[in-house]
Amino acid sequence: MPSSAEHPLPPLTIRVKRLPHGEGLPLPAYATAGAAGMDVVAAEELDLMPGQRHAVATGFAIAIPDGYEVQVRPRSGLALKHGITVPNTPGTIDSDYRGELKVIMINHGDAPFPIRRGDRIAQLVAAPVQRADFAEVEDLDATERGAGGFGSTGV
Ligand SMILES: O=c1ccn([C@H]2C[C@H](O)[C@@H](COP(=O)(O)OP(=O)(O)OP(=O)(O)O)O2)c(=O)[nH]1
Repeated sequence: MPSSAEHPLPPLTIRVKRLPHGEGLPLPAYATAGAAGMDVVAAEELDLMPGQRHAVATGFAIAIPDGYEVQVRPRSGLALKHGITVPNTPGTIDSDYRGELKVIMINHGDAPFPIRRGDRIAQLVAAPVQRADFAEVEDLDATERGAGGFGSTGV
């Protein structure tokens, strides 16, 4: 098994454009050699009130290569300690999106949560996208599961 420092796949290069309000902030980066997600920091300040949602500015825009996406995921520490999460997780950044990347955050906790410029608020995971076509048919092949779902196999 390769160690995490010898990742088997070459890195994907994503072009990034810093926006004026992103000046001076670190770009998304992996915290450890084996981290799946790049920590992304806030480019604005607010106190997120209990129950409040906000699309937090990151101060940059990206151009993802065709065939890939970037997923916006919560940080488990913020979720566990403060109830702060990403309601649309995994947020989808399309390869043709050129606007500012924003992190939608919600406060499920019971106290206001301060977001300060430079705070690590979420993580970004780059992933390949399998596109699909639908082929319309009259009948689908039979399976053991059939139409059973939503707990049909028991607890
Ligand atoms: O957490 C997110 C989710 C999305 N986006 C941006 C990038 C994405 O490419 C675009 C559209 O996202 P999505 O397809 O999820 O939004 P939609 O509600 O379907 O809107 P649209 O009609 O613009 O596609 O918004 C973000 O910056 N952060």
